[in-house]
This record gives sequence, C-alpha cells and structure tokens, in this order.
Amino acid sequence: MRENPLKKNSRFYLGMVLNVVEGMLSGFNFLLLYEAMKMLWNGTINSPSLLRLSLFLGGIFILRIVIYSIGYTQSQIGGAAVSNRTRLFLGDKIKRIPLSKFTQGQTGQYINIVTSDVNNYEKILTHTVGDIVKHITFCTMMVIFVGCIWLPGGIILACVELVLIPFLWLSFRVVRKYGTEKNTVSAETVSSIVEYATGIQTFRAYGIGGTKNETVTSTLKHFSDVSYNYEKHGIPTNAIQCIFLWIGLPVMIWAASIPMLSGKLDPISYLLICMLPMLLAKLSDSISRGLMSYKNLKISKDKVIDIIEEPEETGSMEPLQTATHEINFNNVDFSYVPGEPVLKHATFTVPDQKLTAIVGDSGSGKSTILNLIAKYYEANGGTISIGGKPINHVAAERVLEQISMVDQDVFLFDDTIRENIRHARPNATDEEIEAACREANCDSFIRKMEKGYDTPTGENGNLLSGGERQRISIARAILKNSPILLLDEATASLDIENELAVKQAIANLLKAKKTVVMIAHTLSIVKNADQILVVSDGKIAEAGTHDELLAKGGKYAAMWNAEQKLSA
Ligand SMILES: Nc1ncnc2c1ncn2[C@@H]1O[C@H](COP(=O)(O)OP(=O)(O)OP(=O)(O)O)[C@@H](O)[C@H]1O
Repeated sequence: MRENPLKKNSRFYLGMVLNVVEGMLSGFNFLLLYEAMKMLWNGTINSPSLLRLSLFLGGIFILRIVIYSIGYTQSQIGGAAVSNRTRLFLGDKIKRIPLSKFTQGQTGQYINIVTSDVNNYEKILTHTVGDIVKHITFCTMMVIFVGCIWLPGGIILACVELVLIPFLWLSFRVVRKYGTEKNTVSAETVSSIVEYATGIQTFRAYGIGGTKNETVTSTLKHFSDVSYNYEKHGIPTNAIQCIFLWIGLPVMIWAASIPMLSGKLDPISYLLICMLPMLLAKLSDSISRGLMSYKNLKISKDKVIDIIEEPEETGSMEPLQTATHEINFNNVDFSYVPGEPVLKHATFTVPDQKLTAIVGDSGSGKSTILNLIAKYYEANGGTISIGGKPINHVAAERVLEQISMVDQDVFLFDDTIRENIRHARPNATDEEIEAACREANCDSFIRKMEKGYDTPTGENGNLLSGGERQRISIARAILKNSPILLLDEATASLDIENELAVKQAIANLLKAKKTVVMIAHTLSIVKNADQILVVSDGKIAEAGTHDELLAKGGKYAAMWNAEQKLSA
C-alpha cells in the first residue's frame, strides 16, 4: 500500500509547536505590561525596574521574531512539501485512472482538484492551522491570566469563548451545505471555460461563439449566485456571534466593578481585566473565521482524497508479449451509458499482419471497436484478445505499447514539431524522426517553415492545418513502429491537396507488415483490404473480401453501388 500523500511531515508539526510558543510569548507581554502598571500605581517604579522590564520586553520581542521566523518557514516548507508530494501523487494517479473517465465530463473536476483544491489544502497547512493554533493559545493565556488575578473574571471570559461553539456549529452547517455546492459549481465552471477555450475556433466557425459564450456567462453567473448565497447564509450567524462576543465587555465592566468598589480588586487589575474582553472578542472572531476557512478548505481536501481513493485501472503491468498480433473479439458487449448498448455480441477476428477495414453507417460502433482494442474503455461482456491473450487482465499502458493510433483527433503538445513527433519514441534520433516524416509526406512542408523541425506547433497544434496535423500523427505512428496499427481514415474533410498527401502517407504507413484495423469512410480505399467488416447497429453484419461481399449482394454491395453512383 502506498503512503498517504496528505500525511503531514515533521516540519509542519514543528511549525505548529512554534506557533503555540509564539502565542504564549504574546501572552507574556501582557504580564509584563500588568507589572509595569502596578508599579506605577504603587509608586514603586524606578529606572532599574523600568530597565529590567524593558529588557524583558525586548528579549521577548526578539524571541518572538526568531520563533515566528522559524515557525513560519517550517510550516511553509512543510506545507509546500506535502502539497508538492500530493501533486506528484495525483499526476501519477491520473495515469492510472481509467481513460474512459476523461471522456465523461470529469476533466474540469480533475483540473480543479489538481490545481485549486491542492492549493487550498496547502493554504490549510501553511497558514490557516498555524494562525488558529496561535490565536487559541493566546486566548487561553489571557483567560488563565485574568483567572489568576480574579477567578470570576477568568470564568466570564471562558464562558464568552464557549459561546463560540454553537455558532461555529451553525457556521459549519452553512459551509457543509453551501460551501460544498460552491466547490462543485466552481469545478463545473472550470469545465465550461476549458470547453469554450478549446472549442472556440469551432464555435466561431459555426457561428455559435455567441451562444456558447452565453453558456459560459450563465455558468459564471450561476457560480456568482452560489457564492452570494453562501455568503448570505453565513452573515446572520456571524453577526449574532460578534454581538455575543462583545457582550463580554459590559458584563466584565459591571461584574469586576463589584470587587473593585469593595477594595478586593485594585484599580489597575480592574482596568486590565476590562480591556481584555475587547482584545479577546477580536481574537475570537479571528479564530472563528480561521475555523470557517479551515472547514471551507477542508472541502478541497476531501476532493483530493476522493481522487486518491478513486478506483485505479486494474491489470498486469507485465509487458504484453505475444508471438502474433491477431485480434479477437468474442461476443463483446459494450455500452457507454448503462442500458444503451453500442456493441452487441460482436464477434470477429483481425488476422495477424493483415489489413482489416471496418465500414458501416455513422454511429454504428466503428470507432468504439478501435477504442476497445486500445483499452480506452473496458468491454462489459465477452473477451477481447491480442495474440491469443485476453487483454482484460492487462494494463491499458501495456496494451497501448503494442498499438499506434491515427485518428481524427490529433493531439499535439505546445512544443516543436520535432519533439511532438519524438513522443512516439523518446529515444529516436533526429535522422529517424526526419525519415518518418518523409514517409508521412510531411518533411517538405516542415522544411518550408521558418524554423523547420524546430517550429512550435502552438497549443494543440493550432498553428498547423488539419491535413498537416494528420500527417504528423502518421509520422508518429511510423516512428513508433508498433505491431498493431489502428487507423481512422478521415480525409473527407480535407482539401484535395491535403487529401492526396494524407492518402499517400497512409499508403506508405500500410507498406510495413502490421496488423491493421482501419475505419474507412470511403469504400474505394478498402477494395484491396484482406478483410472487410461491415458494422451495423453494433453487430458485425458481414465479413469478407471486397469480391466476396459484392457477390453476397448484401449491405456492403448496396453501399458500394451507392458510392459508385455518387462518383459517376
Ligand atoms: N463517449 C461516449 N459517450 C456516450 N456515447 C458515445 C460515446 N462515444 C460514442 N457514443 C455513441 O456510441 C455510438 C457509436 O459511436 P461510434 O463513434 O463508435 O460510431 P461510428 O460508427 O464510429 O460513427 P462515425 O462513423 O460517425 O464516426 C453512437 O451512438 C455514439 O453516439
């Protein structure tokens, strides 16, 4: 079992101990002030005693500065180390969360947790807890101090402090209800903004930039409403609590006047005792705010814990080594949404080192088949095997090592073209990268760019055209040189020049002997495939070669005839 990344370290605890000491030293200041006032009142004040007191005060001041500096530094370093470890842990954990989670609208939540929630947890460790501990120590010192001078005064102050408890309970209820909602809406707002920012080009292209912007604006408005609601519900409790805390002052003035007037309490003690409820009210308010803020930030901590405890991908990390790379689907069932089956008892074999093309209506389940081979999703039933080995017990990472994927969504990092291609094989030399690019028909356009292979691609490759991005993804596949190739032939959206260049690149990619599964959107490209699978409504309706399927006169033949008519 791995160590809990949220576990606090010794620096944090040392910081807390020093906060307690600093709180106590703040209390000593009052003791010395009290002594000075008493000497003044008794007429026993003189230079040596004043000097002694000043030295004491100076000494305590210096000690406080030293302790504060060490305590502050220790809790900052300790807290930052915990959040740093937590971030690394989450980075590693996200690698092991099933890939399907990232397509279920949870991306915003993950971003929020890894960035702002971890930051909030860091704030708890570096600031909130330390301040609360220091203020509680100081308050306790004051109560004890007053209690030592006049016991009923100490009891009054302690009672005023106890009044905090029911108010805190009420405030915590508000935080639990509205604070949790605020945190959830905040994650949704991040998702909405991420979606808007990443899809802005598409939104504008389809003239829905304004509508989408309204969606973002209304999400932001919802967030501000929830925030306002949260504050609104917290204010009454906070206001009444403040009144109760300040009630200590008149109560003390009146109660302490009785022993003072009867001569049992000297006027100096009376003055100091009457001043302290004001200080205590301010401190108690800070403690209450600190605890509220702690409770608030703890929502973030709970979210971090949720990710830490999220089920991980199961499956062996042993490399998937098989003699052949034949892919077998045996009675495979799959649905993205429970109760809405996408694949129904799909059974077929993709022969080793042969080209299998998948054709079928839009939405029939073609891409889903590729997603299941790549283990982006787990099948709900049946068995998928590679080289005779069922992959349901193999980690997705190990399966993906055997696969190159060229699909419609080409993801490029905000890095140079060279480094983007190198991701396919980190130890590839520059020559190997350039050779792959020549095969993928992208060498010439890359060389025409100002910085050649060192040209940045921009965020998600937005400095390149769709066809250029596709050819770069083909270059990656060529460089990776894995035994299985999953290909989504999507050239229909490209201009003629790019379409020809991508088709030529695909032809080069297919020259190598690999097990290829290719989704084809136009049938002319699959004529020479070793096998064609016709998918219809989540099932394999037909399988065979082009000639066999034409002879059969079924769905494929109908699709072929329709395409021929269109191109005539
Ligand atoms: N992430 C998802 N969540 C929910 N449903 C999905 C998801 N991805 C696809 N689907 C649904 O699953 C069905 C099959 O989708 P799939 O993408 O496999 O079809 P396809 O045959 O590849 O379509 P196309 O040729 O249009 O790309 C469709 O009804 C689609 O709406």
